[in-house]
Amino acid sequence: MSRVQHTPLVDQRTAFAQIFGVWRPCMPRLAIGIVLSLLALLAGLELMWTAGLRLAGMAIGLWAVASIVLRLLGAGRVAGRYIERLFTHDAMFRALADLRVWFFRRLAAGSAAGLGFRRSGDLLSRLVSDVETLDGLYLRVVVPLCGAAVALALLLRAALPLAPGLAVVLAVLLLMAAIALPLVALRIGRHEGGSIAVAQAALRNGLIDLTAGLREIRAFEAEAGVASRIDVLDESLSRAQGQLARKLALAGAVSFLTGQAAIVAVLAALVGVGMTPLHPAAGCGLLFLTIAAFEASSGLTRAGVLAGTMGMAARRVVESADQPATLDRGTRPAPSGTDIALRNVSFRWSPDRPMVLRNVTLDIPSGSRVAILGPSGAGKSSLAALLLKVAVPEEGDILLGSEPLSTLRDDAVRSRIAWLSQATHLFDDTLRANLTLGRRDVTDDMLWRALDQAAIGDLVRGLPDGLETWIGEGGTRLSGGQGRRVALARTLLADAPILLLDEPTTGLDAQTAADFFSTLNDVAGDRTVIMIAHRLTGVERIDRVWRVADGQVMPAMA
Ligand SMILES: Nc1ncnc2c1ncn2[C@@H]1O[C@H](COP(=O)(O)OP(=O)(O)OP(=O)(O)O)[C@@H](O)[C@H]1O
Repeated sequence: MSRVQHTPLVDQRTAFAQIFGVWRPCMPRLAIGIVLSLLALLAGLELMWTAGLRLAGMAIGLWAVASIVLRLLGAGRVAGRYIERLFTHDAMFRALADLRVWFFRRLAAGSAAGLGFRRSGDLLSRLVSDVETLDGLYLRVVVPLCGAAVALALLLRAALPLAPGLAVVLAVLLLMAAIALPLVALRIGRHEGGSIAVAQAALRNGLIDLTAGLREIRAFEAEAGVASRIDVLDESLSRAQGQLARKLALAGAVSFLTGQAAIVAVLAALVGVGMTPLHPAAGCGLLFLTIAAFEASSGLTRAGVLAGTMGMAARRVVESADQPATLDRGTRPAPSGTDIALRNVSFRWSPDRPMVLRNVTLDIPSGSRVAILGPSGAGKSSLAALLLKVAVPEEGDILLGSEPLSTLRDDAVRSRIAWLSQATHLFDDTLRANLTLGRRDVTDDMLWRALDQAAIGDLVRGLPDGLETWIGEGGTRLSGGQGRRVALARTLLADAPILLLDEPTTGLDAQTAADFFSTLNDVAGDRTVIMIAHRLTGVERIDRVWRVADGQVMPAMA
């Protein structure tokens, strides 16, 4: 349960470019959102300007603006704000949904490629909080920046004819509030932004570890130690959040003071400090307009502080989702043949890790039953990952039905190979849903046959809810061996000509394992069976045995 040490590999600019790339189809909607928010802002600024004119005009007995204009602008501002909020948030939520789908697709495509070392809490953090943080890019940065540009233009249009010197002062202050201060805030908040994302992921990891390992924690009476580690993670997140909150407050105060300075400047001009006093009506209008313009830009300094968090979020999202890009996405459909051939295949999980397989050549003819044996860590499951195309060889070729695996579509490969992984996952759902995962076309007869073949049919028949039994998260309502048999039944149900079974009898007692192998001999029919195991029990019907050791795959005695 160590802390997540994380330095993103992708630079910020690349990350933002990639995220905006994903959002390209949403751009028209996002652009309409900007236009709507500018219209609402325009209505608000005009309202303040005319309200100022009318108020001062009435005070000095000058009928400057008809009240209907005010009413129209007031109603327009309220309606505009409502529509703009609705539209921009809707557009952003759609963009975030697209980003999540993109992230998830890329992740799913490379599920085994490196994900063995990616913590689930960290991934969850990226998928939920990091993606969520990115809404600020549009709602807190892009939209308010466009608004600040419009506010500046209106302020200059109003102030320049009245007092050019004052116009320059107001423009400088507004540029400070909208550009300079946010940039300073960006530098100040960058560190906390990164720390919060990392601390959040670390805490999530810790909590997931805690809940998943509760049984072990209790058994070893490790509650106190684990709780104190969670406290440390919690504290480091709170500390980073506290620092960020202080900086946000400071940024808010500085930005507020900039607005106040602008108001003082207009008031000074109204009473004629160092210049001819402004006309009261126009001066009052300008005062109100200034208040509104600075209010519209006030969030940008806070956004500057949060930009560090957004930058880190963007890098973390892109970095994770980028992993499968190394895999070769093929386009060809599944070939009719199912012979498997490896030709001089060398493989390692990443450039900084040692070679797992070196120059491996082997043939698995269609319909044969092959055992791949070897000690723990020899590379048997890595070989399975290569066959399933969730990892790619560094050198050499893998052929399925004489077609290079790299040219085949991922789903084509999966339609040909049914896989039982070493640590299969059962979902928090019914037995039926777990068995029919990914398949809609199975009848009850087929389900019962598969359950019987996996030697668990009688047990399920004895359950009050039968196939509708809820098996709990990770199959916790089943024993380890029962869960394994359900997973076996799921694999046997797959209508694929190749069965790839990674330690199929893990968790089964000797008799059930022997029963399983004898049924496997019957049910496999003319399917290819590739069985990964540490050793054979003697019950399996195997045509050929390969042994993996020291990166080599050598034929062994059956
Ligand atoms: N997803 C992964 N990412 C990075 N490295 C991995 C991954 N899976 C396995 N490895 C590494 O590859 C090497 C071979 O592991 P592999 O799981 O293929 O061995 P194995 O023969 O199946 O072992 P076992 O019998 O214990 O399951 C090991 O050093 C392991 O740490």
